[in-house]
Amino acid sequence: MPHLYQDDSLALHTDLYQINMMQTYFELGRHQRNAVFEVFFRDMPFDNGYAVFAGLERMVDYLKNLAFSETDIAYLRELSYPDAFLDYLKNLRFTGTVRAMQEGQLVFANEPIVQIEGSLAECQLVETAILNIINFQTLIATKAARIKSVIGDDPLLEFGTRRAQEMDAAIWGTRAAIIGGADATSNVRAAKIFGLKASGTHAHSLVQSYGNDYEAFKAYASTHHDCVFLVDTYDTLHFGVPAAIKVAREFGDKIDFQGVRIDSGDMAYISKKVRQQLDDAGFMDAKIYASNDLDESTILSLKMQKAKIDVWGVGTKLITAYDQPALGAVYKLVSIEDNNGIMQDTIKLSSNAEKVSTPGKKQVWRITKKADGKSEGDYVAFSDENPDLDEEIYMFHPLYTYINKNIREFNAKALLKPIFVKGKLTYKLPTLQEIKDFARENLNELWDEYKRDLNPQPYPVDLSQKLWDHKMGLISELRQAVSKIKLD
Ligand SMILES: Nc1ncnc2c1ncn2[C@@H]1O[C@H](COP(=O)(O)OP(=O)(O)OP(=O)(O)O)[C@@H](O)[C@H]1O
Ligand SMILES: O=P(O)(O)OC[C@H]1O[C@H](OP(=O)(O)OP(=O)(O)O)[C@H](O)[C@@H]1O
Ligand SMILES: O=C(O)c1cccnc1
Repeated sequence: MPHLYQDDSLALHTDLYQINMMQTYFELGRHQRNAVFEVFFRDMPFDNGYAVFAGLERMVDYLKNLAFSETDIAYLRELSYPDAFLDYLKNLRFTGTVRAMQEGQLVFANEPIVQIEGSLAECQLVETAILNIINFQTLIATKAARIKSVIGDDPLLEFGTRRAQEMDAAIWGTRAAIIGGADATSNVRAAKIFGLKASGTHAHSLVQSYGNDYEAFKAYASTHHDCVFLVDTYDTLHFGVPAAIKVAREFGDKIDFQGVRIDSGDMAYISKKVRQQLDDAGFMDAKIYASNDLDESTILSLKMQKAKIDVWGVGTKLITAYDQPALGAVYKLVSIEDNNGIMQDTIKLSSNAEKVSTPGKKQVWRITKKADGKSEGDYVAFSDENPDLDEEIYMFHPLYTYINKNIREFNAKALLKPIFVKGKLTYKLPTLQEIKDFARENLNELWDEYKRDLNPQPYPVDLSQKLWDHKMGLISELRQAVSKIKLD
C-alpha cells in the first residue's frame, strides 16, 4: 500500500508545475495579484449537441477545505522548496471568488463554465483538481443523458462499478450518471453516500453454484421478497424463464416476482419470446431487465426492433465514457492585474482560429424566446454587460460573422452563478434530486434539432459585439507587438 497519512489533504492533488509557478510568483512578489481564470472545453463530447455540467459540489468541497497539512509541507520541504514559501503555503486557504454553472445546466463548447477570480497563486494551485473533477463528472453526466435520451421513461440502472476506472471514478461517476438521467445504481456505497436508490438482481454465479436455474431461483426466493431472476445462465427460453415462472408460481404472494434479467444473445428476439412466455403464464406485470454492453446505439437499435425490454442496466459504456475518454476542458488565464493595479485582459494566440482564447472576465447568458421558451443560443459577454435590459439583441457567429440574427421579445438568463465570494461560500448546494430535475427541465428549453443523438445541429455560442471587438483588438495588438520583438 502507498503511504497514506492521517492528515492526508487534497492540497497536493495538483501538478508540480503549479507549485513551481507559485514559488516564482511568491518570490517575485506577484502571488497576490488579482487574476481571473475560466474553464471551458472546445469540442462537444461524443459529438453530442449539449453537455450536462456536473462536479460543482465536489469542487466546492475541495475549495472549502483547501489547506496544506503538516505532512504536505514536510513533503514539499523534502522537494527543496524554500522555507519562506513553505510558510506562505502553510497558511494558504482559498480566498477567491467563484462563479460557475449550476450542476445539471446544459453547457456548450467555447463558453466559460467555471470562473475563478483571486490571487494568482491560489488560482494556479486549484487548476488541476478543478479540471480533474469537472472534466470527469461532466463527461459521465453527458453520456448518461445521451443514453437516457434513447431510453425515454424506462428506468436506467447504473451497473458500471466493476468496470470503472477505480473506486473514486465509480462513486463520482455514479453521481454524475444520476444527474444525467440514471434512475438508480447497483453501487451500494454510492447509494448510501448520495441518498440514491440501490438496485440490483443477482449474478450468474448464484445459478452456477446450484447447477440449475430452478434450485437457484428457489433459494433466492426463500431468502428475498423482491425477486428478479437472471435467466440466461444455461438456456434462457428452455430453462431460465420456465424455472423463473415455476418458482414465481410456487412462492405466490410470499415473494414479489418483479421480473427476469437477460444478459446475452439476441436481445430483441429473446426479449419478445420471454415476454410471450411470461404473459402466457399470467405474469403480465413482470418486467424484463436487460444488460450486456449496452449503450445508446444498441439501445436505440433494440427499441427500433421493438425489443420487449422494460429496464435497462448499463455498466461499462456509461461509467467509462467508452467512446470518449476525456472531455478536454481547459483552464485559461483571461485577465490579470498589472504593475499599476489595473486588470489587463489576456489572450492565447493560435494559428487555429478556433483555438484563440477569448479575453476578459465574462458572463454567459442563455437567450430564450418569450413566445415558446426555447433557447436561441448562448451569448457570452463581459461580466458587466447587461443584455437582459436590451430590447433587441444581435447574435452572430464569432468566426463566420455573416451568420447572424436580431432577436426581440427574449429572456436573458445569466448562467454563471456566484458560488464563493472572497473565499466565503454563498451558494446553497441543491440536493441531487433537485439537480437531476433541473437537468431535465433544461432539456425542455432545447429544440429537438440540438438534442438528437446523431449529427445534432451545432448550438450557437456567440460573443457580444463588445467582447468580439475587444478580442479582435487584442489579437492585432499582440500580433504587432510580437512582430517587433527582437531577442538579441
Ligand atoms: N438484437 C440486437 N440488436 C443489436 N444489438 C444487440 C442485439 N442483441 C444484443 N445486442 C448487443 O450485441 C452485443 C453482443 O455481445 P456479445 O457478442 O458479447 O454477445 P453475447 O450473446 O452476450 O455473448 P457472450 O455470451 O459471449 O457474452 C452486445 O453489446 C449486446 O448488447
Ligand atoms: O455489460 P455492462 O454494461 O458492463 O453491465 C454490467 C455487466 O456486469 C455483469 O456482468 P459480469 O460478467 O461482470 O458478471 P455476471 O456474472 O453477473 O454476469 C452484468 O451481467 C452485466 O453484463
Ligand atoms: O444487479 C445487477 O443485475 C448487476 C449489478 C452490477 C453489474 N451487473 C448487474
